[in-house]
Amino acid sequence: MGSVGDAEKKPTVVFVLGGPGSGKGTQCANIVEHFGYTHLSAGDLLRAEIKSGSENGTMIQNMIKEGKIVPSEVTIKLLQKAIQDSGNDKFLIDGFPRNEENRAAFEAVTKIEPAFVLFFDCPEEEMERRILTRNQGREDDNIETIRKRFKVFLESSLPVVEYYDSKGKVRKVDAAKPVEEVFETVKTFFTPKEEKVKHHSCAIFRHSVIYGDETKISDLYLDWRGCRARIQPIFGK
Ligand SMILES: Nc1ncnc2c1ncn2[C@@H]1O[C@H](COP(=O)(O)OP(=O)(O)O)[C@@H](O)[C@H]1O
Ligand SMILES: Nc1ccn([C@@H]2O[C@H](COP(=O)(O)OP(=O)(O)O)[C@@H](O)[C@H]2O)c(=O)n1
Ligand SMILES: [Mg+2]
Repeated sequence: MGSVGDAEKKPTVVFVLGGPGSGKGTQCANIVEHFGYTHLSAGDLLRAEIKSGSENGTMIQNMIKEGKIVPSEVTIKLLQKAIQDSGNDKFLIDGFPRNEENRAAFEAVTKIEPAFVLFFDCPEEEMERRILTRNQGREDDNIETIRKRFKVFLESSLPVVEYYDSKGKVRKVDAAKPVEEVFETVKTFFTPKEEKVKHHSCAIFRHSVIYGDETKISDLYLDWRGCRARIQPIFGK
């Protein structure tokens, strides 16, 4: 199998960013269910790498405990492998790129540009509350590490969001709302635009033609894209 980046057709990638506890993992699960993406959490991949007993395990564990960002080389290799093993062609990459080094290295290695960046905007006090009640047994979900992670988010991760914003790629969501409300907004970014146009602009004309003692009725659909018409017979003979 060719490596990611030199494959004939590049996969669709959506970066999912936001502070720790903003709800990235929660919303990714909803997107997977409704839109058929594969969810790749950089944090989950790094935690699995620690568990696997890899030679990088201790280094990764120490960095996570300190809320620091693991060197891109390690994280990108894990992402590439997960992409290749998935059999899918569309991915939510959650919690990556977390700094400028992550972003530039991913672009250089894979040549993949994200379709867009989904950004969960949430106040720090709400994120803190959520992390402290998350109960996933994570070594970095303690107040001391949380403070460090917030600092890294502000100093290193937000500039990445700003970079993509300057390219018009950021889709920002108010993540402080309840899960279902956040997902209502998220959904709008994954619904193809053409579908939306069709729903709002289609005009239907019912049309009947009398041939002797027979009447044929058709529905004529007109949409904005050049007034192309589709005749759908609904009644014959
Ligand atoms: N919109 C929300 N409102 C309240 N709690 C939420 C919301 N979204 C997620 N949570 C909860 O907050 C915690 C952190 O969510 P998670 O998806 O793990 O965030 P992240 O991946 O951004 O760190 C989890 O316990 C989750 O159930
Ligand atoms: N691109 C990334 C993503 C996560 N990580 C590390 O993994 C930790 C947990 O990331 P995560 O995405 O699972 O955390 P949440 O934002 O979901 O709470 C981060 O604090 C970093 O130490 C990293 O080094 N590089
Ligand atoms: Mg997460």
